[in-house]
Amino acid sequence: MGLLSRLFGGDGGNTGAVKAAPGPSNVKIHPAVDNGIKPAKPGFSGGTLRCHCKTNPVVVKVSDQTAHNHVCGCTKCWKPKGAVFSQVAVVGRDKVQVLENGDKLHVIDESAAIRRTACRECGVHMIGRIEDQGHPFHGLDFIHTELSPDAGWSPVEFGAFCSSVIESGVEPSRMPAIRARIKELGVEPYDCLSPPLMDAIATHVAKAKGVLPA
Ligand SMILES: N[C@@H](CCC(=O)N[C@@H](CS)C(=O)NCC(=O)O)C(=O)O
Ligand SMILES: [Zn+2]
Repeated sequence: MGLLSRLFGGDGGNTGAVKAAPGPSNVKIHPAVDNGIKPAKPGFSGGTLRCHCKTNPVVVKVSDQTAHNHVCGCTKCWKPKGAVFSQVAVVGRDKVQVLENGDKLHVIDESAAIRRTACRECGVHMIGRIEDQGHPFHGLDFIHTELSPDAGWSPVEFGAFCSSVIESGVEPSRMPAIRARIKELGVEPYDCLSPPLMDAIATHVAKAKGVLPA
């Protein structure tokens, strides 16, 4: 993924090493990871996303592998019913195309950095787009690969905004077990984004301020 490599270096995290098998813990994080994190399929180059409407679903074509897939505990990211975390990844915005029923999409919060578009009927978020050209992640769309019937998307690589699940009503005393479960799945729990993404944001800010060469 050219854009991601330029922004963050490396392969965008697409190699998808097999994660540790889940242990006995019964803490639920998200249905896509609760039975173990599945690796990417080598050469996987995208698929389609569908909202939950039984008739006339919104269909979005994604013509690339995703990167930086993660579970996010923030209150803003869409979660399937009953899930404590969202599962969300990024892909270049030029690789994302609404194929069907785009008239059902609406931006849920125009003021957010990530302009999340949801289906008006089922409420599922389809594309989170950064419109601010000065934003460190401009050029990337946020998508939920669980909306795709295709297998092989890049695997969850970390847990983000873990402490934020408390803002959705999770009892704070559950946090050690939640973090332990994320570690047991083979990835690190963070209370913001992963260190590489936080470094990418800080680098962008430093270049914009001129304290690092552009
Ligand atoms: N504690 C806040 C955190 C929200 C937050 O900062 N979310 C992150 C991760 S998705 C973000 O980048 N938000 C930007 C946005 O929503 O536009 C919450 O749970 O609502
Ligand atoms: Zn989030």
